Amino acid sequence: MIRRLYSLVFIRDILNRKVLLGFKKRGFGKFKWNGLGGKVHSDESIIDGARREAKEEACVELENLKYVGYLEFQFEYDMNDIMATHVFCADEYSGEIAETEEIRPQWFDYDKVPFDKMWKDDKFWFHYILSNKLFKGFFLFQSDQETITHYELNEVDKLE
Ligand SMILES: Nc1ncnc2c1[nH]c(=O)n2[C@H]1C[C@H](O)[C@@H](COP(=O)(O)OP(=O)(O)OP(=O)(O)O)O1
Repeated sequence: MIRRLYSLVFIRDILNRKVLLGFKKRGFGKFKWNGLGGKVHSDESIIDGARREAKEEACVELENLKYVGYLEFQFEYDMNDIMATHVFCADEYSGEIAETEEIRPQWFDYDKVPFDKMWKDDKFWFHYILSNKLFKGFFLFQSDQETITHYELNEVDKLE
């Protein structure tokens, strides 16, 4: 089994109850809203990969990233491959959020998150992002990348 490392970052505006999502303009997950993030490079830590992706995709610098979740995604077209995705939140940033070639960023009210235009698993665990709880999950998708065949999801006390 190959576990490929990914980061996924949600920037929150706690005061105004908004979360930053990015509309993916190309590549895997094209035309979906998601957090910022992507593949962790072999020469960087997971948290450094998360910071790099946030800068590349939305031009923001993140300092205090909180590790909040661990998600595994598997697709029936390749059962030997697992996307091991480390989920972070950030409540402060510097720089000016800007659209890039890959991502169009936009703030969403906590109660207007566009789940119908996101990965199908997101609606299961997104409440943890908004409530400061830690979570772990596994989602098996059919080859269409839209249908969830099986999932496991738990709130946890700590993440290793
Ligand atoms: N099912 C699901 N729910 C929520 N988030 C995700 C998924 N599947 C996913 O892949 N993701 C997340 C995990 C990552 O943050 C991205 C995918 O990363 P990707 O765009 O492939 O990686 P990059 O390194 O940015 O890609 P390129 O620059 O090489 O195109 O989505």
